[in-house]
Amino acid sequence: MNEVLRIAVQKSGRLSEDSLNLFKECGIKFDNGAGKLKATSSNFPAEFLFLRDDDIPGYVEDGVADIGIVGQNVHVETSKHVNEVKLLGFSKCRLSIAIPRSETYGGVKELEGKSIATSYPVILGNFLKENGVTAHIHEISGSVEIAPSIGLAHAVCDIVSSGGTLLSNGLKEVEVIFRSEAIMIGYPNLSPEKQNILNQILFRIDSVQRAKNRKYVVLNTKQENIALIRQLLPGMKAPSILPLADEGWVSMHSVIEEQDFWQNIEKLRDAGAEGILVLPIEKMIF
Ligand SMILES: Nc1ncnc2c1ncn2[C@@H]1O[C@H](COP(=O)(O)OP(=O)(O)OP(=O)(O)O)[C@@H](O)[C@H]1O
Ligand SMILES: O=P(O)(O)OC[C@H]1O[C@H](OP(=O)(O)OP(=O)(O)O)[C@H](O)[C@@H]1O
Ligand SMILES: [Mg+2]
Repeated sequence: MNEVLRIAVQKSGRLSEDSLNLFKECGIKFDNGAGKLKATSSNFPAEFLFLRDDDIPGYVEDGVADIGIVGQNVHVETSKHVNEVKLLGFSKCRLSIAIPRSETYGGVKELEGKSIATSYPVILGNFLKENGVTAHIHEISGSVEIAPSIGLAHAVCDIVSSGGTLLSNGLKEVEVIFRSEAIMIGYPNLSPEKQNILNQILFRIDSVQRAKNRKYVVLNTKQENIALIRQLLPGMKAPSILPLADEGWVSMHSVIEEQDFWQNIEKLRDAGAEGILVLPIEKMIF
């Protein structure tokens, strides 16, 4: 039988775009047109399910989906029996406790006896327990930041990224209780065929991610500068050196970490590098 890997991604929200791009950058084609809840790839043995993020860990635990992408916050909150396959580095945010801006805050003990509105009762409950605080957790499923202003709770515990939502609701962040990014989770008992398909995807993701952090650098210099410039281009391997039509001049090519490039740019110019080109790399296969 020809096995297909079932992949659960968020239908629409903060994870959707980066999740879909991850697979598209891996060359996996599929149609995710508006209103579509399921799509089969035209060039890879994969099928996509477009779901509410909260439901994804349950589907993966049951094996209805083979892998899924959720925030670590949802993975930990739902506490389903799934494998943690890979951290993905996008949708970074934190789960924080916030109180009205006008109030003072002297530490976690001040939450004793208070009510806190949240969509994350498990993570919040663990935090309060670890800190020996007893508070009333008021579970609501969305628009949590409104709770203090309508008298529903004293404080909130919700996702924060820029802090803009807290600010526009008159709240201030007082405790960061969890840091999160997107994670790929997987069904623990995949068949060997499905594991093989997943391995192919992971190999492609690694190639794409590796390429994202690196640049292809091309520069021209006089032959006598080669040794000095080589020290400033800590590439994967020795740089390629090609002669130019002008006598005594060469072109040097290397792959370097973007961070190293910015640190070394001035030194490269001082060492005699000219016409420096920095090019993006789409994929890097080892
Ligand atoms: N402002 C943000 N910046 C970065 N990441 C975020 C932000 N808000 C949420 N996230 C992350 O993205 C995940 C999905 O957020 P989103 O707001 O789309 O969820 P949702 O409203 O519960 O969606 P759904 O309709 O699928 O249930 C969160 O669980 C969190 O991990
Ligand atoms: O700190 P900020 O950058 O303001 O981001 C935090 C907000 O982002 C998320 O909501 P989102 O905007 O995704 O809407 P939602 O509540 O409908 O999920 C989250 O629930 C916070 O409310
Ligand atoms: Mg949700």
